[in-house]
Amino acid sequence: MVNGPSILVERLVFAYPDGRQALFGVDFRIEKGERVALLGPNGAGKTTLVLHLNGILGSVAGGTGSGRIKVGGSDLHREHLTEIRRKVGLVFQDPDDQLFMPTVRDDVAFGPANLGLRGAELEQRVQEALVAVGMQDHASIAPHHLSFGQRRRVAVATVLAMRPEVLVLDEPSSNLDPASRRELADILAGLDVTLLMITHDLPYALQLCDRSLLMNGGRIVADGPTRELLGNAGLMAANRLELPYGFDPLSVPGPEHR
Ligand SMILES: Nc1ncnc2c1ncn2[C@@H]1O[C@H](COP(=O)(O)OP(=O)(O)OP(=O)(O)O)[C@@H](O)[C@H]1O
Repeated sequence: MVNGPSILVERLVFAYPDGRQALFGVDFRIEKGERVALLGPNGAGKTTLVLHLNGILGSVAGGTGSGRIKVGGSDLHREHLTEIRRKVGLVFQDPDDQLFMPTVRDDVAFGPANLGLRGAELEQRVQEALVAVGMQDHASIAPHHLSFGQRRRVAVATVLAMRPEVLVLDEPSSNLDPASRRELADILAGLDVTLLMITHDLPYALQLCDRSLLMNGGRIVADGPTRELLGNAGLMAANRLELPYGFDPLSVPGPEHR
């Protein structure tokens, strides 16, 4: 059982090894089960922030930073990294960064097999994750024979197979055709996880996330109901966010009306 918030970030500061500072003191908390969109213009620091949530930047890419991150009740320290990576599932923007095995089944089995699962238990994990994304009939297919939208769903399944508490997605709707975009939204809406989703697709944020964090210049500049943020013309313009022409955020039912 988890006590306290799913994600707690306090005074997070980070500079890349070349000296470029990307985070200037980020603070927020996300409660268990919340669905939160992470918005902001190019270069705002969104990817840098989410890569911290499962320890990728701190441990692999070097750089210097400070602050505190707690995920599912555990402080993010080197000695907890395995546990944290099990709790926070990161779905990268390009599914081909996540799929490298000969079949869909093998890709989805890879993470749980690394955790030591075998036999029927492993197969159950794989099946459960594939069913969650509607790809159970494609288990024996090579990922490169799937469409881009199907590959993205399999990438989500590879992470779900770890049964993460927090699912972090980097631009999940990018490069999807309208039907694939809608299908993925239905899948994401049905998952029982805490969700943090980087997106430039503002209607997608509105559809899936009650709450949004808006980043700019390595800081959180707004945190509130997605509908309010998107309805604030001054805030939107100041942060280079634009809704599709004619789109009225007040006209779309949000996740609370599903
Ligand atoms: N590997 C790196 N080395 C040095 N600086 C980097 C590196 N990756 C990102 N940055 C810089 O860190 C800042 C934040 O970048 P980041 O990719 O986190 O922004 P973002 O909000 O995810 O942008 P986008 O919407 O374009 O994906 C930018 O100034 C970027 O140039």
